[in-house]
Amino acid sequence: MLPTTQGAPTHKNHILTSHGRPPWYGPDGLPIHNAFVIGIAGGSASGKTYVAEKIIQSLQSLPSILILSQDSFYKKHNEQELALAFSNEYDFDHPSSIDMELFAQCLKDLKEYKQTHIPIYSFVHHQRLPETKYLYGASVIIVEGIMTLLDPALRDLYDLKIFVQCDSDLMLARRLRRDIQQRGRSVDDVLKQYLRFVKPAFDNFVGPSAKYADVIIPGAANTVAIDLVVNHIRRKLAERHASFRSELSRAQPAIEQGWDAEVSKWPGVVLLRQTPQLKGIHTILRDETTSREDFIFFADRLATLVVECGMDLLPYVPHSVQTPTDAIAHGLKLTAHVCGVSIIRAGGPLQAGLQRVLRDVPLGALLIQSDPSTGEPLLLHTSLPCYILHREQAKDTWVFLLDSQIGTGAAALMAIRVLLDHGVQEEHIIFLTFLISQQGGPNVLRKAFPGVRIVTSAVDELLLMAWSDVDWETGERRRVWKIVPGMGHIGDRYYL
Ligand SMILES: Nc1ncnc2c1ncn2[C@@H]1O[C@H](COP(=O)(O)OP(=O)(O)O)[C@@H](O)[C@H]1O
Ligand SMILES: Nc1ccn([C@@H]2O[C@H](COP(=O)(O)O)[C@@H](O)[C@H]2O)c(=O)n1
Repeated sequence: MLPTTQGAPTHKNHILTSHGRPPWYGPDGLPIHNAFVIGIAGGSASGKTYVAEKIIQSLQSLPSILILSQDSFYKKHNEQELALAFSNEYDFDHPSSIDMELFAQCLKDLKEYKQTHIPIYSFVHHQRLPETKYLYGASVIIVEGIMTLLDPALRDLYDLKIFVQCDSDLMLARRLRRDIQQRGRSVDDVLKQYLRFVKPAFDNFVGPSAKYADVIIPGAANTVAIDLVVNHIRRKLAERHASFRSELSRAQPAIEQGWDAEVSKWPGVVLLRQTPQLKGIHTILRDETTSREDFIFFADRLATLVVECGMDLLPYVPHSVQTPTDAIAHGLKLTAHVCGVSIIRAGGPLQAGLQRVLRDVPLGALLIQSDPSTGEPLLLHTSLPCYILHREQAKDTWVFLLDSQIGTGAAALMAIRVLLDHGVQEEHIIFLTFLISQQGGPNVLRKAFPGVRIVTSAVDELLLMAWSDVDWETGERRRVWKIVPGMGHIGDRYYL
């Protein structure tokens, strides 16, 4: 029987705090920087986690931050090693106990803003658990652990290296309390392990790695040192600020590069056939006097038409069936994994349309909203369908990306970047929308991601800048862009 400690956590959490992630790529869709990575080393119970948490608290208003613990990367133990661990004979403080290769690979993925899956380790069971933890999207990553400055591959990934220097008596006292309270150990166990493994490892490996640190922080009374580090991080993050929504709104067709002036004639843009029926629906949706009930009814009809058109872009394979008249009919069958991801809220009407057409389609959502102070998009939440949550499967999956209109293209650019970061192929992304503008967004998207197809029911001529109503919280107005003649704010008209 594996031991348990009532109420005690079996593993450290990978804390992720998020206050919105500003663009990490340029108008061409390519990443402009990597995540900022801070490595924190120091003896066991020196205060590494404490320092990491204080940094997070001080950066509250800044982008999403993740703490990645070295403990997650303890190797999986066989029966013999487990027996040693439970009799307190296993050396968890030797560098060979950590899967440094996996550690560096996961950190590299996260630094490059790709999705990753990290192991979950249990101190109570001395074992890696069968499940893994999906991580994605941190702009700042704090890596902490006794051996985080030892490995050269890891060191190469840090933008800032910190060593927490703490008095050895204080470390032992803290460790005794923690291991008894949280890790299910006895006093004798802790002292035996400390004298046999922890102390020698500190003297031989951990302590000497301080020479790689950019900053040494004391293990107690360290508020001033932490403040200095936080100011440095703030400065570095401020240098990365990207601001280009206005630039996106001005994008015109690259006629000199052979692009037709009319967006609907570009390869990759599929405009629904402008039948009288479709024009009738558009007229009702464009009419400001249309009641909410009618708006919902006709938006739902339009969503079905757009989705049906997008379905033609999926791959089908020949498939023969026997008919009730005993004949063979040669037809087609959809074999691809298909899922839908809506940009909320305005992608909602199209999501309902997708569900009507493809029963049981896995769905996800991206919450992208404008930063009230800068007008730039912020990624506030990602919840992606299971097909995309593993790179191997993501590359074979087709994604319908859903939003009711593409204006500047800022939200669309961010959403596509998220899908690519997860390993979805550009050619497998089909953007379904009611309305695009001739200027702005579609030009940006075609240039940045020529493989992405856009299916739209209408193309309007203008994209105009306007000022929003006064924000009741900040008392300020912000710049907004409107497609003209357009249909107004489709999300508001559908949901409010
Ligand atoms: N500067 C500090 N002031 C007060 N308590 C601290 C300080 N640093 C660490 N501690 C306490 O010491 C214990 C061990 O710290 P922790 O950060 O978990 O160590 P580590 O992550 O290095 O193993 C915790 O209970 C923590 O609250
Ligand atoms: N099954 C395990 C694995 C590791 N340890 C000890 O944890 C220490 C590192 O964690 P800190 O939070 O203190 O940095 C390390 O010194 C190992 O001895 C363990 O006791 N059991």
